[in-house]
Amino acid sequence: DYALYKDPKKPLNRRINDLMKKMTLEEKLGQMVQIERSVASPQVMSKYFIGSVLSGGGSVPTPQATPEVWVDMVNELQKGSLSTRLGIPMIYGIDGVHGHNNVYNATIFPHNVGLGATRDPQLVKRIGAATALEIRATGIPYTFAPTIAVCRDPRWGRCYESYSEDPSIVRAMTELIPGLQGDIPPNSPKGVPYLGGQDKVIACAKHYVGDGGTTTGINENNTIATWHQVMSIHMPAYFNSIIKGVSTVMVSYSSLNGVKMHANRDFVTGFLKKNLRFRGFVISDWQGIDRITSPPHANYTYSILAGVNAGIDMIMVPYNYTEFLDGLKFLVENNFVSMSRIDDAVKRILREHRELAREAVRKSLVLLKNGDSGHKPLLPLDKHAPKILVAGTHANDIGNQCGGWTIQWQGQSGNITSGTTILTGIKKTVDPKTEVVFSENPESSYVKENGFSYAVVVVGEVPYAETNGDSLNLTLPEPGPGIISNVCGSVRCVVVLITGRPVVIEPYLGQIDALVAAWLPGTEGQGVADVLFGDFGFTGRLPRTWFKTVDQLPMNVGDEHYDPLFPFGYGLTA
Ligand SMILES: OC[C@@H]1[C@@H](O)[C@H](O)[C@@H](O)c2nc(-c3ccccc3)cn21
Repeated sequence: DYALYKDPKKPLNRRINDLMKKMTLEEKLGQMVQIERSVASPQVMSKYFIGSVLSGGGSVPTPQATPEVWVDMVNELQKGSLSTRLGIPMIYGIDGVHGHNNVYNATIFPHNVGLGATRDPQLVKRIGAATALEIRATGIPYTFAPTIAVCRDPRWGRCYESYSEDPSIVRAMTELIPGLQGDIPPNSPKGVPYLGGQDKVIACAKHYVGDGGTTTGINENNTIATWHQVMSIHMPAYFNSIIKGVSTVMVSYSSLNGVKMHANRDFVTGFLKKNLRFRGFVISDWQGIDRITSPPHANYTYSILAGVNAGIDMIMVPYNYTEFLDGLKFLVENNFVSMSRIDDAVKRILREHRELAREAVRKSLVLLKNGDSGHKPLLPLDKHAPKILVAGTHANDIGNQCGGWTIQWQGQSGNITSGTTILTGIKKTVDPKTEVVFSENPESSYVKENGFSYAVVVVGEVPYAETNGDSLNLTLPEPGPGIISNVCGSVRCVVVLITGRPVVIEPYLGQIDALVAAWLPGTEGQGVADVLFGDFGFTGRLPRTWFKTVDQLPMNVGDEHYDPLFPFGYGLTA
C-alpha cells in the first residue's frame, strides 16, 4: 500500500514529516545508534531498528574479503533494516583514512601529511573521487573522512592524519569532500548536506574541534586554546567543509579548555548547529560518550545524557547497543532528554534537502513593480532599518503559504506543519537591532503613528483545491484589499501576493511601491525573505499572463487581443 514517505515525487519535507509521525519512540531511538559489524545481524537490525553499522579499524567480513563478500555482507544487514515495519534503510560507515584502507587490494593513497606536502587540492579531490568509487564498490555509502585536524605538535600519534600545521592548507584540502560526495550543482545552495550519485559517498569532517591541538600532542587529551586560536587554527576548515556540503561531522575525543567535546553543547549545538547552521548529522567517535567520564563508562547514563543533550545525533556505541537504547529511553521517558532533541537528531539522520525547497521559493518569485517614475525603488529592503511593519493574513501562516493539497486535500490556514513563515524568515534576515512589528490587519492610524521605515504586506488567497478554487471574479479576498489600503496608504510598502494564480490587483497598484508574486511558496518562507532583502536577486518570470480585469479572460500570450497588466514572461530585477 502507498506510503507518502517512500514517494520520491513528494516534497522532501513532507516525506520526512510523514515518516516522523509514523515512527514509535523505539524506532526513533534506533536511528541514533551505530553498531559495529561484529555485533550486527539482520535480526539485530530489525529488532532494534538500528540506524547505522560501521567497520572499525581492521573489521572485515573475512580476511582479504573481495568486494563481492563486502557487498553481500552489507546487503544482508540492509535486508534486516528493510524488513522492519517502516523499512528505513541503514547507513554503513567505514574509515577512508587514505583510500579504502580496510579492504584488501584497495588503493592506498599517501597519508594526509604527504598530501599536504603536494599543496595540490585538486589532486586531493581526485583522490576523494577514487576513494568514493572503491568504497561504493563494496556497497558502502559513508566514510569517516576527511580528518581536518590541524596538528600543532608532531608528538601526536595521529599527526600524519593531519594535512598540515597551517590551517590554510587544511582548509584547501577540504576539496576531498566534493571528491567523495560530488560537486554541489552550480546555483545550488551552499551549506547543505549533499550526495551526488551512486559512485559517491557521504563524508565526515572530523574530529570536531581542536583534536590536533592537545597538550604535548597527547591523544584524546586537552586542547588549551583562546577563542581566537580555536577560530583561527582549528575551526576554519569546518567553515569550508560545511560550505562544500559535508554531510556529517564527528566529535573529537579531546577536550577544549577542560570541557569534553562529546559533552560540549556550546560548540556542538550552539556554534556548529546554530551559528554555522550545519544541517547534516553529528556522530560521536567510538565509545566517545563513554569517555566523557574518567574512567570511561563510569556513569553511562550521564554519558548518554551529556552526549545527546550536547547535540550528538548518532552514537557510535558500538557494542552494547541495548545498554545505550535502554539508557536513552529512560532519559526521554523521564524528561531528561526532550523529544524535540530526539526529533532533531532523527530528522538530521533522515534529512533530505529543505534547502532545495528554499532555493525553489527564491527562484519562483516574480517582481512586478519596484517604484515608478515618481518613486525610487523600495527593493531590496534595508536590513538595517530601525523599525519595520509586517502585515497581512499570509505573513505568519504556514497553511496559507502552502495552499491546497497540504496535509489535507483542501489545505488549511494555520500552523498545520513544520516550516518557516515569511514573518519568521524576515526576522531571521534583518539586523538583530531592527524592530520587526507584526500586525495582521492594522488600522491606518496605527501605521501612520508608529514610525515604520517601510511595511511588508503579505496577503492572498486562502487554501483551496479543485472545485473549491473555481472563481469568476478572481478578486483578492478580503481583508487583503483593506490591509493594502490601510498600510500602503500610510507608509512605503511591498506587497507579497500568496496566490495560486493572477488575481485582480490593478485597482491597488497606484498605492503599492513594490509588488511581488510569490505564488504558493510552501514551508520554506525563508526563501521569500532571502530575495526581498537582496541576499538573492529576483530571477522569476511570469509563467502566466496577468490580466487587468476578468472580463478580458481567457487571455493568453499569442492571442490576437492581448492587453495584459503584466505580460507572460514579465519580471523585473531589483
Ligand atoms: O574507526 C572509527 C573511529 C574513527 O573514525 C575515528 O577517527 C577514530 O578516532 C577512532 N578510534 C576508534 C577506536 C579507538 C580505540 C579503540 C577502538 C576504536 C575508532 N575510531
